[in-house]
Amino acid sequence: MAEEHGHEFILEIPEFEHLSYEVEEGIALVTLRRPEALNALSQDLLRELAEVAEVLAQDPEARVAIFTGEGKAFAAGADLKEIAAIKDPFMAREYALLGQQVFSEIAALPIPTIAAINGYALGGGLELALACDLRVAATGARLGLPEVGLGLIPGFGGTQRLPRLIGRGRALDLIFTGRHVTAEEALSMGLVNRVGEDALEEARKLAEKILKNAPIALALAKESVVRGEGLDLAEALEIEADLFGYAAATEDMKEGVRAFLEKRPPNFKGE
Ligand SMILES: C/C=C/C(=O)SCCNC(=O)CCNC(=O)[C@H](O)C(C)(C)COP(=O)(O)OP(=O)(O)OC[C@H]1O[C@@H](n2cnc3c(N)ncnc32)[C@H](O)[C@@H]1OP(=O)(O)O
Repeated sequence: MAEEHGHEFILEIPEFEHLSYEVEEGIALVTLRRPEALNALSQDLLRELAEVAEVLAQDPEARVAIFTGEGKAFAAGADLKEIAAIKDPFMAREYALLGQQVFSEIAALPIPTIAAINGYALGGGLELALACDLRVAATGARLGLPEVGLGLIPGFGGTQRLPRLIGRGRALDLIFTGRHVTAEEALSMGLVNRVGEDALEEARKLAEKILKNAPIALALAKESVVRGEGLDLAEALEIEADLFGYAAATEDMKEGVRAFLEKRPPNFKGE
C-alpha cells in the first residue's frame, strides 16, 4: 500500500466501494456509504474498513480520524442478510472474528479516533463506535445492542468494550434489554462524550481542539491507555513512566514548555 520512491513516501489509497476516505487539514474522514441498508456492516464493508485502517495508520496527513455514516444511520449493525445465510457455528465464529479483528485494528490506530454518530448506531454499528476513542452523537441518534432480540449476542467486541467503558451494570442493562437509548441518555451514562445538533460538526470541533496538541504526545498518551488496559496497576504505571520518558525526549516537548514560558502558543512539528 505504501512505497518508497527515492526518499519520497507514496501512499496508495485503494478504490473503496462502500465507504469514502478524505483528509483535510489533518482530519481524516471515513464515511460509511451503504445508506440504502442503513450502512449495515457487510463483510465487504468490514474488509474495506480494515483497508482504511491500514491507510490511516500510514497516512502522514491523517492526524485525527472521524468515522461517520451517510444518511440517517451511523450503522445499523452487522448485515442481517449475511447473518441469515450463515450455516453453522463455525461460519458464525469466523464472522465475529472478522468484525473483532477489524475493530481491534481501528482501536489500535496510533492517532485519536472519533465516531460521529449521525443517526442509528446499533449492534455492530455501536461496536464500531466503541472501537473509536471518542464518540459524539447527534441529538436524534439512537444507540443500542439489540442482538439478544435476534437470538444473537454482540460479537464485534460489544460484550467487552461496553462494560469497560460504562461499567458492567449499565452495559448489561443495554445488552439484556436491547433497548435503543437517546443521545442524551448515552451522554449521561458516559457512552458518548458530546451531543450536538450535527454530529459531524461537533466531531470536527473536538478534532480541532485535539489537533492543537503535540502529535507524538497524543500517540504516546493513547498508547499508554491502550497498553495499560488489562494489566495490573504497577505494570501499567511502568509503561506510563517509559512513555512519559519518550515524550520528554521530543522537540515538541521543548517547544511546548518554551512556548508556555514565553507566553505564546506552541508551534508543534511532530518531532
Ligand atoms: C455482531 C453484530 C451483530 C449485529 O449487529 S446484529 C444486527 C443488529 N442491528 C439491528 O438489529 C438493527 C436492524 N435494523 C432496524 O432495526 C431498523 O432498520 C432501524 C430501527 C435501524 C430503522 O428502521 P426504519 O427506519 O424503519 O428503516 P428500515 O426500513 O428497517 O431499514 C431501511 C433498509 O435498511 C435495511 N437494514 C436495516 N438494518 C439492516 C441490517 N442490520 N442489515 C441489513 N439490512 C438492514 C432494511 O432491511 C431496509 O432495507 P429495504 O429497504 O430493502 O427493506
